[in-house]
Amino acid sequence: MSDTQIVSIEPATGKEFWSGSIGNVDAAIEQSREALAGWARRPLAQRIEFMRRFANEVRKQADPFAELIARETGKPLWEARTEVEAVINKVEISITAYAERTGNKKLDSALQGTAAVRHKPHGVMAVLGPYNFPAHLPNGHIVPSLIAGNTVIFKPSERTPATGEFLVKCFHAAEIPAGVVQCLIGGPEEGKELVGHWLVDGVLFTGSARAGIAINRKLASEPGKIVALEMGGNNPIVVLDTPKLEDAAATIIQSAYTSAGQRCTAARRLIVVDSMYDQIVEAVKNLASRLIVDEPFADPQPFMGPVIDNETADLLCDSFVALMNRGATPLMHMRRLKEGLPFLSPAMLDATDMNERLDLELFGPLLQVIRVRDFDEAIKEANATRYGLSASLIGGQPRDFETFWNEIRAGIINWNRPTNGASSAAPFGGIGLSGNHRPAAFYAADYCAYPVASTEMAQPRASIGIGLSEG
Ligand SMILES: NC(=O)c1ccc[n+]([C@@H]2O[C@H](COP(=O)([O-])OP(=O)(O)OC[C@H]3O[C@@H](n4cnc5c(N)ncnc54)[C@H](O)[C@@H]3O)[C@@H](O)[C@H]2O)c1
Ligand SMILES: O=CCC[C@H](NC(=O)CCC(=O)O)C(=O)O
Repeated sequence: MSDTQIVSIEPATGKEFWSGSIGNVDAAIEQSREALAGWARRPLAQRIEFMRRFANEVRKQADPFAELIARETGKPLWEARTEVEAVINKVEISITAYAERTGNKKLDSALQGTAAVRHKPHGVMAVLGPYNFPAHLPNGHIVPSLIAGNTVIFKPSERTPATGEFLVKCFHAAEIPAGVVQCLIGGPEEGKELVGHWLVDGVLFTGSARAGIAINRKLASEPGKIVALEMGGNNPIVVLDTPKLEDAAATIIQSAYTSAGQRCTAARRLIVVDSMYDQIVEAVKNLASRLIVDEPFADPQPFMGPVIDNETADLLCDSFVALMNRGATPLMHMRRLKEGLPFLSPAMLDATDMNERLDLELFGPLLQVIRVRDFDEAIKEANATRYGLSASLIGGQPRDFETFWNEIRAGIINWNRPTNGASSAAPFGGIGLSGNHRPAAFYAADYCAYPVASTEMAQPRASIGIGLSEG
């Protein structure tokens, strides 16, 4: 990345494969504002029709789109295909969500006229995207914003600009006017400029807690700007008694290592009751040793690819050593698998005896195991985080899950299912450092429009019944 250019590097090869000029924030905002009135005034049915055309464009381009995502992020092609599928599915889900959560309502009341609730768009929305789901997650803000009548400036992650550009081209191929949705190439500086610009009405952010907090701080004196923060997690997966060891291990592996652990919902902490500890750790190790880590287009397809870049791989390896230095015991070492490239082996250490466990999101294939005496201690341990995105319970009885659900502080609480792989048809967000109570997915409709209450009569009809002198 230079002052004027952004370069995208393929994680699996280290080769530069895309470069583009950093966009002009003021010009993008001007274009977005110009397009706003025309877009917002279109009938909802027309905006919906445009979204369906967009879904069709993505469907037509599904193969090259998935290949691009796989190349730019390093995720396996099979997984990139599921991301493209999620982009397409987002359209119908968002149409339903808009009707259900932000639709218009008329409340009849004869004497007072008609009471109505309707929704309006906020205006110009800045969407700031992460690198791990460079199409699906920003799209989860863009589609509901456009349905509601907002215009959008999407700034993809500086590490996945090509995917961002491709996504926006699909909107334009659907004949959505250029000013209605734009791709602004840039890094954190352009992100900051967008956030602070007085002509931006909303900031829809998906990324790290560090950047989310900076955005929140910057907007402290602008209460009128809508801000949705979808941030990271330090997610627990708790294991109680279960006879299904292999299934439990597979669920743990999926939770911790899918996308090379680069999911906000990835399990970071495996909390196991004493009676299950040896069997579970052994089963996870056995299965993990068979996971294929390879480049996205390899045959057979890998379970996971590299992490996003060498800097991230170095940071994760250093974190592994730092945890050992603070008292953690390695159970599976984190290894660099290919010289000079960010391929990492799935890693696991036992953090039970650490003096102080660090409440950080380590965004990669690194799982920390904590041995506990019983369920009470497991719940206490699971809640020992400032984050609160997702949590899973493996094993136990229905009453255990009821207790887990009641006690755990998180936005997603699962039973015998992975911590990740959340549904777009449900709300998706967390508490604490994971979010600001504006969940995305089905509930994205809520932050894309604001409600307006009206009481209405065709003619004025009023009388002052009290406090008038004779006249
Ligand atoms: N909760 C969710 O829905 C969700 C989903 C995916 C990823 N994530 C989180 O995202 C992180 C990984 O993504 P990342 O490394 O790309 O995140 P990041 O925070 O580094 O960057 C996200 C976006 O914000 C921009 N940005 C960075 N600093 C900014 C600032 N101060 N002001 C304005 N914009 C700024 C970046 O350029 C990028 O476009 C992980 O923490 C992960 O948990 C959360
Ligand atoms: O990396 C973070 C989220 C990954 C993913 N979540 C979703 O896809 C949410 C659904 C949506 O926003 O439509 C997961 O949980 O694995």
